[in-house]
Amino acid sequence: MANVLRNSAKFGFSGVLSQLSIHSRHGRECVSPCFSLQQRNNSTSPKIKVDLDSSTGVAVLRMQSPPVNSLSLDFLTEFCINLEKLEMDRSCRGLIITSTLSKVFSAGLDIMEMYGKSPERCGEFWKAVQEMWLKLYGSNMATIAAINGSSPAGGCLMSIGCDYRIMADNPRYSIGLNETQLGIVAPFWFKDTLVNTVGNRAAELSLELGLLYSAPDALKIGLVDQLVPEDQVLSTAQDTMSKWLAVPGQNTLSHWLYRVRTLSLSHTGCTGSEHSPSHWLYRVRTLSLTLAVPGQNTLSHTGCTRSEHSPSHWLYRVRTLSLTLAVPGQNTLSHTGCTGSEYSPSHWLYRVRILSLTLAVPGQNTLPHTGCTGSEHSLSHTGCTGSEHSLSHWLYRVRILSLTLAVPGQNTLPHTGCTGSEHSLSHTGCTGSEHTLPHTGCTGSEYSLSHWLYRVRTLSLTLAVPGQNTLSQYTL
Ligand SMILES: CCCCCC/C=C/CC(=O)SCCNC(=O)CCNC(=O)[C@H](O)C(C)(C)COP(=O)(O)OP(=O)(O)OC[C@H]1O[C@@H](n2cnc3c(N)ncnc32)[C@H](O)[C@@H]1OP(=O)(O)O
Repeated sequence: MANVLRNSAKFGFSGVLSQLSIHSRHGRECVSPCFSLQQRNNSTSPKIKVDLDSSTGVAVLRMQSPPVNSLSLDFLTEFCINLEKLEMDRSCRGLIITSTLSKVFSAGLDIMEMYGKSPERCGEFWKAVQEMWLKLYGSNMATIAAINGSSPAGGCLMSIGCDYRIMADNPRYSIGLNETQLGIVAPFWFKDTLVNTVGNRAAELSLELGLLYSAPDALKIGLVDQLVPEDQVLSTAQDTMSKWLAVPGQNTLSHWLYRVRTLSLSHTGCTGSEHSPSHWLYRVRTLSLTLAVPGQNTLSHTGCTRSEHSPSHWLYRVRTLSLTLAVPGQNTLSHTGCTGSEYSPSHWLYRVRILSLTLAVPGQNTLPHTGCTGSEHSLSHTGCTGSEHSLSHWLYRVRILSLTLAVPGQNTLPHTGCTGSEHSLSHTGCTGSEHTLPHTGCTGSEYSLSHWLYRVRTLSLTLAVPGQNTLSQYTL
C-alpha cells in the first residue's frame, strides 16, 4: 500500500487512475438509497460508531477504521447508512464527526479502491464518495467536524462538508485538498466547496498547487474555523453545537441558505425523478473533467468507451465544447487547443472558471473581448475591458445569467440566437413565452437589481436539491 501511495506521488496519479475505468452508466432505476447502501455494505467490523445523546439531540459519529480512516467503499457505505439513520431520527438535530485514531482524522479516499478494481466496483465507489458528500453537505442537521488529526484530500472534503470545523492546535497535523499533488483532478464540487469555504483566490492557489496546510495556516485562510488544544476538540465541538442548535429554525432556512451555491451547481440540469443526486453528480463530474483537462483526461475519468476517445478525439471535442460554452466566436485556439506541456492539469482546471465567467454574458461581451491571445487571459481578465464593465456590473450580470443556465431543459436555443440588443438586464437569453413566472416571476419593469438578486437566490434554493427541496419547504 505504501508503495502505491509513493508511486502515485512519484509518477502522478494518472498511473493509478489508468487502472480505473468508471464505465458505470447509472441507468439504474431509483431505488431507496438506504436499501442500496445496505446491499453493498460488506464490512464485518464497524468502522463507524455513533452515540446519540437524546437529551441534547446531538450525535457524535466516530470514525474508527485503522490505520488512517481511509474512505473505502465499505467505510463510505457505513458512514452513509449511519448518516441516513440520524437524518431520519427527528430527535437528532446536530452531528459531530471525529476520529478515534490518534493523529489522523481521515486520510481521504482509500487509494486501494482506485487501483486494479473492476469498472463496476469503481463506479460504486465513486457513487459512494458522492453520496457521502451529498448527505453530509445536504444534511438538515447542524454538522461540526472535530478534526483531531490530519485530514488530507477526501478527509478535508468531509470536513468542509460540515457547517463548522474545529481542529486540534497541532502544527504537525495538516488539512487540504492536495489531489493535484497526486496528479488527480479534484472534481468541481470539491473545488466549489473549497471556494465556499476559503474564497476564490485561496482556493485557486490551494488547488493549483495541491497545498496541505498546517493547522495554524488552515486557520489563517479560513479552512478551519477554530483551533483548540487537542484534548478539547470534542468538548469544544459540543459547546459550539449548542450555539448552532439555539438558532431558530436552524435545521431549515438559515442553514440552507448559505450552503446553496455549491449544491445548485451540482444539480443544474436535473429533471424528473430518475435523476437522483448521485446520478447527476457523476454525470456532471464527467462533463467538467471533459472540459477541464483537454488532452489529459484519460478514459478512466469519463466513463467513455475506449475506442471513441482517443486523445485527438478528445481535443477536438473539448475544443468544440469550450468554444461553445465559453465566449462564442471569441475564444481562439490558444485557449483550447493546448497540449499537456503548456497547460498542466491543475493550471487548466482552475482557470477554466475564468472562462466560465466570460461565457456568462453571451451577446454582451463585445469588441473589447475579442482578439485576446492566451497571454492576456490572466486571472484578472475575464474578457472585459472598459468602464462599462466594472466588477459589480459583471458580477450581477453573471449571476443573472447563471440563473438562465441553471434551468436546462427550459432555457433552450434562445440563448444562442440572441443578438446583443436582446441582452438587456431583463433578458437572460430567454424568450418570453418559455420563461414565465415559475422561473423568475418578474416582468420587465420589475427588473431592478435588488429585486433580481433576491429572486435569483430564491430560485437557486428551488433548484438546489431536486427531489428534496420543494417550494413548500423553502417558501420565504
Ligand atoms: C475515481 C476518480 C478519482 C478522482 C478522485 C479525486 C479525489 C481524490 C481525493 C482523495 O482523497 S485521494 C487520497 C489522498 N490521500 C492522501 O494523499 C493521504 C495520504 N496519506 C497521508 O498523508 C498519511 O498517511 C497520513 C494520513 C497523514 C497519516 O500519516 P501516518 O504517518 O500516521 O501514517 P502512514 O504511515 O502514512 O500510513 C499508515 C498506513 O495507511 C496507509 N494509507 C495512508 N493513506 C491512505 C489512503 N488514502 N488510502 C489507503 N491507505 C492509506 C499507508 O499506506 C500505510 O499503510 P501501510 O500498509 O502501513 O504501509
